[in-house]
Amino acid sequence: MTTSTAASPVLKVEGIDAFYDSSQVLFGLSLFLNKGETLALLGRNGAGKSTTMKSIAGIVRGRKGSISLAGKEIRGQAPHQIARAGIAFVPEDRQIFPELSVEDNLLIAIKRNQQGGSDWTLERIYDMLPLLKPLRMRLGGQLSGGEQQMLTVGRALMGNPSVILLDEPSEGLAPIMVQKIGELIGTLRELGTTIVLAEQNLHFCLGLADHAVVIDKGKDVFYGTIDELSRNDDIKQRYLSV
Ligand SMILES: Nc1ncnc2c1ncn2[C@@H]1O[C@H](COP(=O)(O)OP(=O)(O)OP(=O)(O)O)[C@@H](O)[C@H]1O
Repeated sequence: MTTSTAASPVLKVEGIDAFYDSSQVLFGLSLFLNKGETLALLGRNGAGKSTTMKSIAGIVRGRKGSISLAGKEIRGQAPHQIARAGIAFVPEDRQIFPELSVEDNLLIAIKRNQQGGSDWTLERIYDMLPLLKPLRMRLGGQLSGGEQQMLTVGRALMGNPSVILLDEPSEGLAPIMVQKIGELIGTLRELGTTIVLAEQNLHFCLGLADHAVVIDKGKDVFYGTIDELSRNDDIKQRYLSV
């Protein structure tokens, strides 16, 4: 990591490792995220983006390093404790409840995460994701991939997280849905939501992210503003598929 950041980032990951059985996939990875900022996590297929997010969310446990949220250490906590502490993870495979309606998928999140009052309501979610409103009684399993992606983001918001981790939200979607997901992230950013956005596609992150971390073979190899990255041909050619 080459650049220092503001004094107290909301999320600070320092020198973590991660293993699947005995195979190591993260090697001393660090990143910083300031409140209200969108951080792009970029890297090729298999670079370690999902593992980084799963490590933050407590799904993959490492042996070293520190992960702190608003100054409190969360590394080693169980996923439900980390979710309760304010981190929402939207996985690549979406994981909505296929047998529940859109509305119940949303309501279940508020029940599970509500800690005395909630800023996000069904009404606000439907205002921001108007596409979901006419589908509110449809079963989750009957939605298209893009609709499911909208639903997972809505569900994450219902827990009023302080940080949202979005794992390749545009993956496998039709261009029109990719555009809608981009607009949604733009709106969330304007609302001051703090986001980590894992992506293979730098182009998708331009105009959406403030800073970027590039990961290669489980290590952070670049940290800077998204504009600095877009001008850095060497890093782009070496580590990104552009
Ligand atoms: N459950 C698992 N068991 C074993 N190895 C895994 C597992 N999940 C990921 N890996 C390996 O860990 C490395 C990092 O994978 P990861 O999914 O974090 O990368 P990624 O950057 O998110 O890639 P993608 O864009 O393909 O999702 C890869 O070598 C991958 O094969």
